[in-house]
Amino acid sequence: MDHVTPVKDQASTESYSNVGTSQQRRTRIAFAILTRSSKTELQGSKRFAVIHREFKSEIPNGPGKEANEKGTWVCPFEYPGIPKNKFFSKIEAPEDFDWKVQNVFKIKGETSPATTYEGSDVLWYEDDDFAAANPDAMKLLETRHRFLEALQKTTKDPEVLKCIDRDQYLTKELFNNQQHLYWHYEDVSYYHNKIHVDYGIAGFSYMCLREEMVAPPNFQYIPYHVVKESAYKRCLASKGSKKYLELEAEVAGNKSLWSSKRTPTACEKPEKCKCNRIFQLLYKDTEDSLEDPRDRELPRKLLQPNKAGFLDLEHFNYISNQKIIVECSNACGCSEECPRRRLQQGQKKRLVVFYENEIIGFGLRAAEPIKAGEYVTEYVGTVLAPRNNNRNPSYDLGIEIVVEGLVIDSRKCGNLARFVAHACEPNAAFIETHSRIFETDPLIPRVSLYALRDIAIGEAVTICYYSRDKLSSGKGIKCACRPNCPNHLPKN
Ligand SMILES: C[S@@+](CC[C@H](N)C(=O)[O-])C[C@H]1O[C@@H](n2cnc3c(N)ncnc32)[C@H](O)[C@@H]1O
Repeated sequence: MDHVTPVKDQASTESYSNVGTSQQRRTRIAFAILTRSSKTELQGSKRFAVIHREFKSEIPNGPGKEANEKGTWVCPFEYPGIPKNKFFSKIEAPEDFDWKVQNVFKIKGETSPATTYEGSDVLWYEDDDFAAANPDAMKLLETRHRFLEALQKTTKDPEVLKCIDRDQYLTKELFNNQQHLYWHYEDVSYYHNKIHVDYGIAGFSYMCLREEMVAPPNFQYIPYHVVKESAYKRCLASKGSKKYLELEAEVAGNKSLWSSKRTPTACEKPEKCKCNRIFQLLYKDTEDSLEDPRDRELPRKLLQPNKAGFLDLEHFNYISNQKIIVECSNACGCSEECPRRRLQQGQKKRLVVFYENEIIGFGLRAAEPIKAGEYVTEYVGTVLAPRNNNRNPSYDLGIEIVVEGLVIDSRKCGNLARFVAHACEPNAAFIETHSRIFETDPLIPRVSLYALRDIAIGEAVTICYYSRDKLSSGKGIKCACRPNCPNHLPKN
């Protein structure tokens, strides 16, 4: 690293707590449709994009993109959406370069931090004024340190304990070795986090506390679903995509039925809220559906948040998938801050994609305390209608209620929820969510991750992948959720 102190413009970094405004939520892309045809009739809109043939991560506009085009320092790693080139030292960067803080580090024995800047290979020692001028960057640094301190108190793994120090204080070894995987983690963390920040949701980073670091995961990061055209057509044709009044007229055939049967709701406008009725019209079991030969264990259940947007999940049965959340749309007349729109509001707690061990690989951990019943994040990927069963389902999440038979696949494109590890006694669960901001949007299946109990800083967020009988069959990968776990994850 080149140690210089350049004159720079006011450095800036986005705050992890700077989650989107309601205006941002209304205008951001809700999903993208992937079409194979170049002569498609599909037209993009303000609410969704149309992608031809293949989704490709792009380097976000900004100094990193500029550096990728003009810089001569070549990174030893190549990942989608991450600049391959940087500006080599201050000298190479253009005079009007837009210096943006990438990350901040503590240095042993120093009171002021050191920083890296987007699009540049330079590491700067900062002066005492930096902290006051960059409160968001300092907040992020403190969050990382709180996470590492929590790990220090809870982990028994001697190697992790040894490496915590490396992540708390920048060492000379790292300082002088630009080829170290540590800097690759920094880049992948920064650019993936930036996607969250630009989308108006809380951020995250990747961390590997191993002496011999493994490469960070290589996949295309997306903050919203990419829906294959065939799946999109199924969504469009589904009853769920109808506007509320059409649905009421078609399914119930009698609009007045509902007025006498309202149940309490935490919606800001309970007298207008349509969510419980939508559940009745679309998803509630009827006697017919329970006699259906599909081997459903329990009747479907509607999960409703309280006024703070929390679900009561104390007695949650995480074995059965037959639960659904129905979120408000413009049909309910509430604002975007309504507690029944928790998924729409997006991730608010910072998370860490953490390398657990060579069996589990990467998992997800809390960087801030999460409360029981609290929304954590969304499972995002490619929404598809599988044609056969010859799929490797490791990153598949099957949709059973909203548009039955669709799958969300996060293998090639996905978000941080693809890393949630399995635990036989999990502390979180995926829940299908009927959610769209506007009734004019087609209804695309979405899946929320909620905490089943309080999750402390540093703790792994886990879900149960399979039913008890499958886990105890004795076949498949040995489960590593805890020492001596007797269960196995069925082999795909
Ligand atoms: C959806 S992926 C999770 C992300 C994955 N760990 C990674 O690094 O990309 C599911 C895979 O994670 C691993 N895994 C997750 N939880 C596990 C557990 N409790 N025991 C063993 N392997 C686990 C298994 O290889 C499983 O097929």
